[in-house]
Amino acid sequence: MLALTELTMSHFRSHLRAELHLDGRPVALFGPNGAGKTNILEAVSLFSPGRGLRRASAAEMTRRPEALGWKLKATLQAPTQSYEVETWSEGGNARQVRIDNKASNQIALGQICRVVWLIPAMDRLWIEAAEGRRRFLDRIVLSFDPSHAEATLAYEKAMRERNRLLKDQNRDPAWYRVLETQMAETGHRISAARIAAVSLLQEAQAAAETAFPVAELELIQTEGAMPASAEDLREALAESRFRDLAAGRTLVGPHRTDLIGTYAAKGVPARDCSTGEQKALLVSLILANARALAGREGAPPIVLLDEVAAHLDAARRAALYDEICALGAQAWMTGTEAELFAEMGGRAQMLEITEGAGGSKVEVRS
Ligand SMILES: Nc1ncnc2c1ncn2[C@@H]1O[C@H](COP(=O)(O)OP(=O)(O)OP(=O)(O)O)[C@@H](O)[C@H]1O
Repeated sequence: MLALTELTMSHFRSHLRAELHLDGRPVALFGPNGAGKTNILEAVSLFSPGRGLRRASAAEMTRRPEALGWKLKATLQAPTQSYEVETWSEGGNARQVRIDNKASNQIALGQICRVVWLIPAMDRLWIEAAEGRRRFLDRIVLSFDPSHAEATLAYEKAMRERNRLLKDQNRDPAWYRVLETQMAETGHRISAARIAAVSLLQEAQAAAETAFPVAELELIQTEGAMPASAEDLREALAESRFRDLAAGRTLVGPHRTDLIGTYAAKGVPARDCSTGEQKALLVSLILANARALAGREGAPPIVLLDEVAAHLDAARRAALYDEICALGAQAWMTGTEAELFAEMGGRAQMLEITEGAGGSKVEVRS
């Protein structure tokens, strides 16, 4: 099992101070709009590497008007042991991590705690720009390999520097070579990790009995093909210099990859599916991500489902709950009404979130 069993939030968004005692069951958070439900999911997402599910800065998450900084503390029950994990930010500075009272870092956190999520901001994932789909996929890759973040940061840094040379119309090959070698190494790692993640998702979807439609996935380049090795990528970057000088930016590499989804049974591209079908395809991928992780890590990840219940019909909702329970995942789900979780019966811990004078309030309902 992988679950938070205690969660304390201090000065985190609308929560002045909240202590949640969790028993390992899925958690259903219900209450009116703006009560602070998503803020709790965001807090849980910060027990994995990165900026959390809203991609907010550390400063944005500090409770206003005090703006002193925030702190989250949790007991993490992992398959073989439990950890005391703390993460916080002071004065708007980058967030810190402490594991079992020792200073630590986000990659170490990613190794002990895996968190995956589905949020309303992803609803237009299949329709909007490729960047969102790359980010979605990279988040999945990161759940398999926390060091993926290092590769993407290093690649982006080198690319930014190369783009600056291109904009300045610098034509000296010596300046480009070092950057292109770095981009080739990290870019190839990124691309290989994405290919591996896509095949893990495909396998997990194929192996599972699920009520959700299979999303067939394909990685494409918005132009040309992705070079197959680091050396090929290095050569392609060198060859592309003149073209890139004219464009003022780098035109080849994993930043030009797109993730194409298809509703397999219908053969319809995800972007042409109905709103509900698009959502169902995303649920399918999140469940596949969770199943693949469960197979590899011995426990499913923590799964955050923000406002998912309200978008599914009753049959799909019941199927989702059954699948989460069969997986044994601590899913954190939000909805405005307790009735949205009726099909969970006693299988979920019900927490009611309300907005009081001093901020959000959390009460255990069952
Ligand atoms: N830094 C902050 N300090 C204080 N309050 C904040 C901060 N950031 C957000 N809030 C407040 O948190 C509330 C939003 O909380 P949240 O998004 O968790 O709501 P929710 O319960 O998920 O609502 P909905 O059902 O509408 O999605 C808003 O009232 C917002 O003003």
